[in-house]
Formats: sequence, structure tokens, C-alpha cells
Amino acid sequence: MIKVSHLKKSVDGNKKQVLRGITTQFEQGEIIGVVGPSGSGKSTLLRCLALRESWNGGEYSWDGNQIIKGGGKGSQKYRSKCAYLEQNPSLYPDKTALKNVLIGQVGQTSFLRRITGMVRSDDYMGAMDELEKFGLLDKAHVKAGKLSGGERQRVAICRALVHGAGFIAADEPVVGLDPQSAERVLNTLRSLCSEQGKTVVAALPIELAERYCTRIWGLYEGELKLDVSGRRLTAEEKRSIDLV
Ligand SMILES: Nc1ncnc2c1ncn2[C@@H]1O[C@H](COP(=O)(O)OP(=O)(O)OP(=O)(O)O)[C@@H](O)[C@H]1O
Repeated sequence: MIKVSHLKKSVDGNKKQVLRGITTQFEQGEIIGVVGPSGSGKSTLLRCLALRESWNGGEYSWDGNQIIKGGGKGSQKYRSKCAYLEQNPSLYPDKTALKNVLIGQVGQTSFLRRITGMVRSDDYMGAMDELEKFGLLDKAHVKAGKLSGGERQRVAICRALVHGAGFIAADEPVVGLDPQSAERVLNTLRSLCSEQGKTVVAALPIELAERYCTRIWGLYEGELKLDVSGRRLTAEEKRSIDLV
């Protein structure tokens, strides 16, 4: 179980409080959609949960192991278990899909590995297996700069998994994708949760959160106002977070 208590995050030299004491808990295997108006703190929440930003206050624990106490960013050991997927995944455009998967993501894999590109042969096999599972085997040797948006997003997911991510925070992962590619990416994320026990928290438009997620969090002005499982939001709930 992942527990978040009183997560606080300020920016701009502590002048602006973006997250105002978020408390929640969730289980392995859940896929949670985060919805809320622009500026409500969705991206900041995802970056904090993925240990990509330092917390100004609060506690974070995974299966009873304390990762953050009173603020901070957690250790590299836990950072490597979290992946942060951006709208436009930052892949190396001149390196192949395979190489991108092997080298890993900034924040998740070591600096040395990224600059040297050092890999073991079992890493290579693991990466090829993972690319195959995502229907990307024929793209393994194509440069990332030549892939479509949906393929790039799936390479980024693959990269996260190869480097041991159990928890994936995805920030609007299907923005700009055509409906089929978006569906493929979201089905991929959903099956990672239901079949492999991974945990996903994704900022999504409300209709996609309702369709693909098992649970929805509604954020409003840095507070978790809604937490709904297994159903759509009512019109009243949508109004309460300014999403009508
Ligand atoms: N580094 C920063 N410096 C100053 N303000 C910031 C910083 N990061 C976030 N903010 C502000 O914090 C608020 C929340 O930002 P965040 O990007 O988390 O919101 P969001 O809900 O993801 O918005 P959107 O849906 O538009 O992407 C916004 O008002 C934003 O301008």
C-alpha cells in the first residue's frame, strides 16, 4: 500500500502553495485518473508522487517503508522504482527505440549509465522482450525521432518498466495522439495494472479517466476534493471542481 499524508508543495521561492496537504492511500494494481481544472496542481502532484520534486512537508510510505518524512525527495533507491511519463516523452531522438529503453530515464537510472550507455546482454534481451509485448519489435532499431507520438509514448512506458518501475505517474500521456494511438497507450497502462500489478496515477481529461481508470481523484486549488471508485462523477461532483 502507498500512503501519502499531508503532502505540501510550494513553488516560486515558497511564495505559492500548489499542494495544500494531500492525504490519500492506494494499492498496487490501481489505475487512478487525476482530474481538475488547469492550475489545480495535477502535474505537481504527479511529480511529487514520482519523487521528481522535493516535498515541502508530509509523509510518504510504500508498504510500510517510510520514503519521505517531513519533506524531501526520497532516495535514489525509491526514485528508480518510479517513472514519470510526460506529455512528450523525452527520448534521445538520434538513438534507436531499443537504445532509449536500455539507457533509461533521467531520474530513474544512474548518470553513468546514461552517459556511457553501458548495458548487459540480459538487459538487451529484457528490452527486446518488453518492446515485443508493446508491439514495437519492428521499431526497435528505428531512431526515436522517427517514431509517431503513440510509439514514443509506448517506448517511454517500456523504458520505465525495463528499469524496474512499479509505480508510473503519467502526465496527460495521450495529449495530441489520434484516438487509436491514445486508446492503445491507455489500454497498455490499464493492463499493466490489472495483469502485472503495477500502479498508475495519470492526469487525464475526465472522459478518459472515467473510461480507463478504476478510481478518480478530483483536484481543486491544490486540494484533493474528490476520490471516487468504480463509477463516473456526478454533475454535482464535476461542478464542485469547476469541470463543467
Ligand atoms: N516552478 C514553478 N514556479 C512557479 N509556479 C509554478 C511552478 N510549478 C507550478 N507552478 C504553478 O502551480 C500551479 C499548479 O501547476 P500544475 O502545473 O501542477 O497544474 P496543472 O493542474 O497540472 O495544470 P495544467 O492542467 O494547466 O497542466 C499553477 O498555477 C502553476 O503556474
